[in-house]
Amino acid sequence: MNVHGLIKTKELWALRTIVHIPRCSISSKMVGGRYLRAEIVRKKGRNLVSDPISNKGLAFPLSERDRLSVRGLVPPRILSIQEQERVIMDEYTRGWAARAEQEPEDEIIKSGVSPDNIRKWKVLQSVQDRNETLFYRILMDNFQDMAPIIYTPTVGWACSHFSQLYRRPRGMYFSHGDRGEMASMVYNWESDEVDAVVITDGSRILGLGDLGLGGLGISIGKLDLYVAAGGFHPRRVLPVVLDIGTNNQKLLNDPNYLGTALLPLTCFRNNHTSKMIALSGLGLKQPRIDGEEYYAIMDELMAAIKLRWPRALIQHEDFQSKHAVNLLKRYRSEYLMFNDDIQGTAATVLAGLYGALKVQGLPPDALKNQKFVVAGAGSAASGVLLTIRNAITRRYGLDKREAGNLIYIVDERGLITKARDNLDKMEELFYDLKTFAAEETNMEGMELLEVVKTVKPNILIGLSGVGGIFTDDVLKAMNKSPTPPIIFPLSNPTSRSECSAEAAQRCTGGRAIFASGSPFPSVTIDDTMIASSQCNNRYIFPGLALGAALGQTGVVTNAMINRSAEALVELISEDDLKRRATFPERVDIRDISSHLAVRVIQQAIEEGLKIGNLQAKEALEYEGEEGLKTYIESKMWNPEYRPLVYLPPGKGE
Ligand SMILES: NC(=O)C1=CN([C@@H]2O[C@H](COP(=O)(O)OP(=O)(O)OC[C@H]3O[C@@H](n4cnc5c(N)ncnc54)[C@H](O)[C@@H]3O)[C@@H](O)[C@H]2O)C=CC1
Ligand SMILES: CC(=O)C(=O)O
Ligand SMILES: [Mg+2]
Repeated sequence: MNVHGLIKTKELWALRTIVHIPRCSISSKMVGGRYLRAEIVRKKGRNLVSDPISNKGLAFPLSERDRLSVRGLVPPRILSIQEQERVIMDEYTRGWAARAEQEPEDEIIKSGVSPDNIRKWKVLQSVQDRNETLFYRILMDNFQDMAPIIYTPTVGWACSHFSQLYRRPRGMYFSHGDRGEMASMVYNWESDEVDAVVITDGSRILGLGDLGLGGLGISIGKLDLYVAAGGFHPRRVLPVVLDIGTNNQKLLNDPNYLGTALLPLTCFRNNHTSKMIALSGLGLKQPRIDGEEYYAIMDELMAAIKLRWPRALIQHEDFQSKHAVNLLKRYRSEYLMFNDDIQGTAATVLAGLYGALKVQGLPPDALKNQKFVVAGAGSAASGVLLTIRNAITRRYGLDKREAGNLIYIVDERGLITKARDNLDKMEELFYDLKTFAAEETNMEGMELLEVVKTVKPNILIGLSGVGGIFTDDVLKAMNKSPTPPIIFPLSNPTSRSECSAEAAQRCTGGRAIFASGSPFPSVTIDDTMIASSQCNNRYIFPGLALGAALGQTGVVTNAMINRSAEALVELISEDDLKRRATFPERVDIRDISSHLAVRVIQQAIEEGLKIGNLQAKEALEYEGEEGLKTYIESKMWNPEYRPLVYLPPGKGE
């Protein structure tokens, strides 16, 4: 050692001799005034982060994240070991993570997620981390019981507490600081075959708003259903979050929040090498990136995914409306993609409405005789209302204006009429809103209760993200409908539901045909049990995605989405109708998906789309619907243990 405590070159050579380290692998790093000898690792990527001896968690510097193929596999924030120690000691001494998960308990209960749900979520999470086959076996065998745990409402809680709950890597993280690197980062994901990717930017998670990086939880939850219900292989699905900052002040203030968008490269572009230095240590919690820069980042991410996995279907999930609508327009004709909140929800609601008509013994064309009041004018409502209007105009003979006149939309400023002052601006989020705006300009801004009293709708739909706005008074006003009132509070999670099933039935004397976004128990009135259906896009996206991905339909068209809605209605049984269920509740989730997938592929062929999977096309051509269904089912992954055989790398691949 010299006077500064540095190892001299001669001593390095001596060290190398003693431990027989190959010459090329020696490197050193100065820490606290001395050099550390590098440790040789023979693992990269996921294998490395899963190895407790070599794993550094969030402390991998950017240079190592790149060198060792870890970039994107862990949250982009970079912590020093001192910071990691602080987080753990904080938890050790004061239990911040446990506290944040449990407190305030009344908040948790209010959110519709009980402490017991949280306990169950943790049990399932730990099984999923250890053994995915077992996890999916259990999930499929207990789907009705466990869907509310791995999906809404509990998944909303998991997203809100993502940073506290984070233990092991799952999925991929892309951030602003990754610009220019995404096409290489995707290779850090070990699977060469990916069939489905769910991407969110965390900006509108369920009705909980901006949860930043925690949004990854919703991509994971949706893909759990891709596997359990859609039969996708768990190794061939990829959950993704795009972390480009957050506008959620609580997260920005939280020292333990894992999200970060690394500093913009442009700050460091003064020379080539400074880029790496700057990025390796500087995490920055910052507001969301917006405007053209945002779209450039999304373009890069979408292209990177397609370049590595050209056959993958991409689902956009929980993007705030101002981007959701634009992104769908931007990519829908170039990518095999759809937006679940706009298109998946629209198909689900249309199916639920047909189901509700069926419960009353009415045919589908009775849709044109209904009057609708809808609370919410965001991306979900826009998809739903455009789809309903299309169905009425294209199939049941009304023109656009007549169909539009059946629909009344209320937002936080009240009824939207043609006198609304910012309709142009609102159309950025809600395509063609002007034509939906009510012609009764004297009713502009009228509050929901008055609208229901005045319009006397038979159908009330909530897509507002605001819990409880279908008050008892609103529900009682709905009961004036001569036909059983159709009440669909669709916002998620439970805390954001516009009303509960119990309130809907209590206020309507048990007449309501009810379906909600998050699950509610059935309600018994006068000894009759009335179903509380769940109208959630979970009924559509696994089957729609299965049909599009397996058929390799190139794009996902509106007609394919509408066809999947009709396919869902075909499965409603007499037994469902007797209980006033608007969805096929007793059909196995896999059967729903394979049935929808058949119809989606059929539709794609009828539309003349180029079908990439000729086997699927031939199955339909030569063996009909049943043949296609058998083919689809033969391609679905089943959670069962198979004999495992070891082959060394390079052999038999
Ligand atoms: N059941 C399902 O399958 C689905 C449910 N959703 C739920 O729909 C809700 C909305 O989603 P997005 O449209 O994407 O969100 P968004 O934020 O774009 O839309 C919310 C809309 O509600 C309006 N609003 C706010 N306060 C209101 C009030 N007091 N009364 C009436 N309207 C009010 C807003 O102006 C906005 O137009 C979320 O809670 C989400 O979980 C979304 C997709 C699928
Ligand atoms: C269900 C769903 O996708 C949502 O609430 O956003
Ligand atoms: Mg969603």
